[in-house]
Amino acid sequence: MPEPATRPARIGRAVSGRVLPVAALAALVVYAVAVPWWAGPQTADFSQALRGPGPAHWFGTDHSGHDLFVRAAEGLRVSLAIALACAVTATVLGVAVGAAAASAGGRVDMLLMRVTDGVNALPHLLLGVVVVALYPGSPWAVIASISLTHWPQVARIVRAEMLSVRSAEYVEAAYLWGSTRRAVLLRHLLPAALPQAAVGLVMLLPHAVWHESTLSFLGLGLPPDEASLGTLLEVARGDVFTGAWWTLAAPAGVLVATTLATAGSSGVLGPGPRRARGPGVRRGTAAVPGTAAPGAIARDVPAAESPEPAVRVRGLTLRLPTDDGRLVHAATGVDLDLHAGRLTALVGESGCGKSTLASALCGLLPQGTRSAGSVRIAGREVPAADERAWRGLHGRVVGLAGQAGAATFTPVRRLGPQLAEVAASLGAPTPVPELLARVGLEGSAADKYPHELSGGMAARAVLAAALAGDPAVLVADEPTAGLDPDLAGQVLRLLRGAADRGTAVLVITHDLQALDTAGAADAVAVMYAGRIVEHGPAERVLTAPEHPYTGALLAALPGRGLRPLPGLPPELTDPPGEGSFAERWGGTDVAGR
Ligand SMILES: Nc1ncnc2c1ncn2[C@@H]1O[C@H](COP(=O)(O)OP(=O)(O)OP(=O)(O)O)[C@@H](O)[C@H]1O
Repeated sequence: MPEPATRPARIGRAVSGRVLPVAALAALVVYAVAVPWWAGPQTADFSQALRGPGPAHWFGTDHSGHDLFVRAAEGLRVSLAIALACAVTATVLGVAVGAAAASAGGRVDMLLMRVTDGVNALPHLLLGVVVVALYPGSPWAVIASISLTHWPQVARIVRAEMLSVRSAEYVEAAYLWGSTRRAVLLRHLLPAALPQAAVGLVMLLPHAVWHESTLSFLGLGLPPDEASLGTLLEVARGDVFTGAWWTLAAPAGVLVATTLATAGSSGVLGPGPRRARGPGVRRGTAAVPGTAAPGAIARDVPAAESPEPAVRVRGLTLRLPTDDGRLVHAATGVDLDLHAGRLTALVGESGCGKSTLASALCGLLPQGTRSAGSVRIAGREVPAADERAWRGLHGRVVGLAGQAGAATFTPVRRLGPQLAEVAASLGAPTPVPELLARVGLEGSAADKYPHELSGGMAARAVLAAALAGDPAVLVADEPTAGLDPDLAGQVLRLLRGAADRGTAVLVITHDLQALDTAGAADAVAVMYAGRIVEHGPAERVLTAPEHPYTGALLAALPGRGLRPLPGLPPELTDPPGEGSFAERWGGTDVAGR
């Protein structure tokens, strides 16, 4: 095993790897700015022409007797100024095109990316030569010729970063909790892409220095009186054959040193740690709709005793297409009612379709999902796969507390401001301390970053955000996942509290033990292979199950015999028919054994 590096060795590596390029770049900038200012205007002195490097002239002199230490500094100043202007212009253009493509998507994205590819495919130098030849000696033509051919790299970087962040949990959650597209763009997507764009800018700098130098070297760039490094190289190229190598070496050395220093510095200004990402709230590539004005559907959800439940699902059938052309039968003929003031638990083995059903109740089905049946929310039909129908409902009528925990929040900002934003997006007046208190969190939690939250705190923070808009319906997907029994019980009691305050709560879980212990549920629905096989009052379902599958689930609990379920859950691409659990357990009455 390699020996761990000693402290001085580590410091040495850090200095050479990080500090050195930045220090070298800073020294070059100081050289370019301070030396011409200190030396003042240069006058020709032919008695000093073509003197070699020495104590009087460190870099030697040129044909006119100018000191090359000063001339190279002047050239570097011009080259850096032009390169900076090019890099900034190209970066601004690239960010604009990349951000427009990523946020618009679809045809606009395709069109912008084809244009980007087209510009990228053009021979840059040739195009630069054409533009500069039209306006000889103009620094603006040099800047335009370089900027207009170098933005595609930045556009690609920005687009790729924004597309990847767009599917992060905290961005999904921002949409769910009421943020508009514009707010998501400004608060999440652009801040995530800008560090990458900054790296692109720094990487462009040496490239632009070389481009400008090449144009000037070809005699197409700046006039000799506005010497850039390229101009100096062009003037000096004949001197090599007369033995005056220093007229070429001075600007070439400065050019190479600048390139190395800027390229090294771009590594230091790298993108930094990537944002935490985990499994998505929403799978697939379905575009989450932006949200319309509050109140698109009135909050007149009937009370518990009302005949119209807060959510009424009838005959819901969901088929998810797979990459190999098959269909996953995630839900088949599902009937489910959620009433205000009641907590319903949806239980079943992993992969039986619980989360897909929850997605349907939140308008988050993956793109391409085929759906049939009816979903009524607050008395209004909301087609499960119709994005438009869901606008204005997210966070205000239906709140989702997903399974991602701390990853639901932007990792680089504290919890308090994020909760305040959620409340503001939803038009909710509740202050952050009250949102935290509702879920049993101290006010000090507002000052924590998401990674500083424990699992239990993160689960509560997600609930605080999901409840910020005071939704009529709350869907909590595996809210107790990864929590110890005490914490799981606390979270379930919080959900019970939300139901007691009038919310219709659906808890999706396979933690029957926690559900049983907490006694939080009013009703339990049991799902097997995409079908609800049993649904009834919690007390009855948990003590006297009617369906053998429910019995098998309960018999597998530690306090009820710890008997493993027979066989394996069925593949939903080839699901069994109704009541086919019998095939799996071989006809024995598991509930009674
Ligand atoms: N986007 C998708 N495209 C295709 N199939 C999917 C997609 N999402 C889920 N599935 C499949 O749908 C079925 C149901 O998955 P779902 O996540 O709803 O189950 P679950 O009961 O919630 O499981 P878990 O408890 O593990 O979350 C699984 O077979 C799964 O592989």
